[in-house]
Amino acid sequence: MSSTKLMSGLKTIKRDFTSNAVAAPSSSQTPSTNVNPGAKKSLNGIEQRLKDIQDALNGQLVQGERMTMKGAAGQKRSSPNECEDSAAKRRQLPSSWNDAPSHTSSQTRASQGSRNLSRPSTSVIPTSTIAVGPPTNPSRDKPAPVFLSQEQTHILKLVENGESIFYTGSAGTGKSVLLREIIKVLKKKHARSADSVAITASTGIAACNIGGVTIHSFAGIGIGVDSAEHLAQKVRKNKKAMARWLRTKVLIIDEVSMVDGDLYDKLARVGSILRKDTKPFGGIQVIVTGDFFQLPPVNRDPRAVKFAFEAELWGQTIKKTFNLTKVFRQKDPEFVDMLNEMRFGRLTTASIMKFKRLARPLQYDDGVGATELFPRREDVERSNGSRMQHIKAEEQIYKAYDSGSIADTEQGQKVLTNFMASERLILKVGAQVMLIKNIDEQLVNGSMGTIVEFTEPQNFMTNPDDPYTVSPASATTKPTSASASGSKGSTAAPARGASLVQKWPVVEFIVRQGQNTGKRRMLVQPESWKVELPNGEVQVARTQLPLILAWAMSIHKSQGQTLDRVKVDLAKVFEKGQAYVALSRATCLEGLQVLNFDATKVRLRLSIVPSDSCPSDDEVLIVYCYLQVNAHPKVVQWSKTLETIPV
Ligand SMILES: Nc1ncnc2c1ncn2[C@@H]1O[C@H](COP(=O)(O)OP(=O)(O)OP(=O)(O)O)[C@@H](O)[C@H]1O
Repeated sequence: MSSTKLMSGLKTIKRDFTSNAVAAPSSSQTPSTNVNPGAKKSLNGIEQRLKDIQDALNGQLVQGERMTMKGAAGQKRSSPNECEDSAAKRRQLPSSWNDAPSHTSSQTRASQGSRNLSRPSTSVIPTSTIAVGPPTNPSRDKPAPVFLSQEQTHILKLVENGESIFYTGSAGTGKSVLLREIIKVLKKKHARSADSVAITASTGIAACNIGGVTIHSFAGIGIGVDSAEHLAQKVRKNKKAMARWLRTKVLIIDEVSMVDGDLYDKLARVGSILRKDTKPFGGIQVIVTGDFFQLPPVNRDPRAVKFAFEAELWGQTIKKTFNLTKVFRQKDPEFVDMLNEMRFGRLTTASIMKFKRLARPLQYDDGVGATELFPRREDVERSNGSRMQHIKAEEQIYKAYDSGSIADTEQGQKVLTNFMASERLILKVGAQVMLIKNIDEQLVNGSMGTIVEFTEPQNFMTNPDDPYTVSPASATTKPTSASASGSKGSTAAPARGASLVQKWPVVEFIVRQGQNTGKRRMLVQPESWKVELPNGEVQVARTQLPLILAWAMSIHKSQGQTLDRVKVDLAKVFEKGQAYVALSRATCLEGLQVLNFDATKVRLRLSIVPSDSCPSDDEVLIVYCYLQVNAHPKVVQWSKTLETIPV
């Protein structure tokens, strides 16, 4: 079976787990890519969705009880204290984690709200500018259930059993998918004390992706330069941070490749001191994940870098380390091999030739082109901006609704820049967009499409020949709820007194239908993203349409994405790990265009690497990627010790 070839390529030590093997789902349980008429089967969901839209529309006029932070638009709307007070009552889990314990929905909040005095201009917003309302926690169709692989299931079971583990895997091996399941399972297991599970990551953007906070923020250690003893003293003075350390039973750390080894040791010691338990982290179960072949810890001298796996207390904390080997993102073994060679910094002449052949333009006839990945945000903005300028159509501007308990507005703004959803989203009919939330089996984070119209929900017509159109307005029942302002809402029109014409974009997405692709239309409405502390306090949240312009995207934001059509100009790629991250977003060679693949150039750039650490081989052209691509020799060496789970 070809799947056995789709491996990450790491040399591995095999262990026999048959004695305690977990009953993993058979391959036949793997989710089918066939069309599933998910939209048709949930009229109730559709009705609810329509009601949510109504609430969101009304919520723009009636949001007095919400706390807000200074938005990019520059309006400061409430005091920090107000923020903290209300935030504590607003525990909310990511809407995609539907199995999480129930919580106060923002929809309820909207209906409890009083008139928002802080946004008097709402009723005179031009028709082309729409301020997105507060979170509505829509009950859309559930995303497809994930059937974990045997490897993933095995790790999940160990986590459930309370083991401290580290797992890794090359790009596309399902680390993030597994982490989401781990979080879901742990939240269920510790449902009685929700703040027992601390979800953290080394960087803000990674923390946002999993709905957690940075490890620094969790630990309350500032930048963590002092000794562990001093840091522990500091934490003791911070009641909230102290409580977090004491209450946490499981600590999740994502993107650990960027956690410095010394910092890891300090965290482990701080935990021991505060919890009065000599075990690292004071005995907290630790779940660590990441890919050491991707971005390393920030260090002025890259040769002096100390990885987390080199930390003194790593071995004492992490009892089991695993390497996921089944690559899900790419199905083509040839492409998987090429990427692995790149990951290890050893490209064969054959692979170099193959990469060079990818310079040709991509062929497509559905109007959706490749997304070009750039290292710099300015390039992304320029590229998307010029494509937008060429479209002669009216602009629709959607302004995000931001909120959260964080008192430091500057810090809040910094966190908000890590969200995929932008503060101000400008769209036009004809714009190429990407969905940034999972909606159902077909419409997932990364789905590409084109805007075909802007319409009010009640005017969005389902194509009767297309049973898969996602249409909240196709429900025959009108919403029955009272609007938040007290007036009865019999249609999805704005509340009384509003002169708004609320239009949302209709996007024609390209979707997979078995081996083929098809099209599916969706009326896209606001969704929410948030960063929350283990006690459920939402530090920062944003409600916006789950769309971004997608002719171009930054490599930074593309991390974690799966894209069917990708264009990368390697002449513009200049930072560590970027080439591998960018190229490994593509699902197949047919959908990947690579310009300026010049191995010689890469080698020249690497001339600062000491010659004795550069391997050579007559048969193989070695492109040693110490600084510019990925593979640090220490990581290559260490990766050989990882365990795989026999499948
Ligand atoms: N068990 C699974 N069954 C089917 N598809 C899966 C499974 N696990 C992951 N995938 C799919 O594989 C793709 C890559 O998954 P994911 O993003 O979790 O990988 P990753 O290892 O985190 O990648 P990267 O390091 O590049 O961000 C996604 O499209 C995801 O839906």
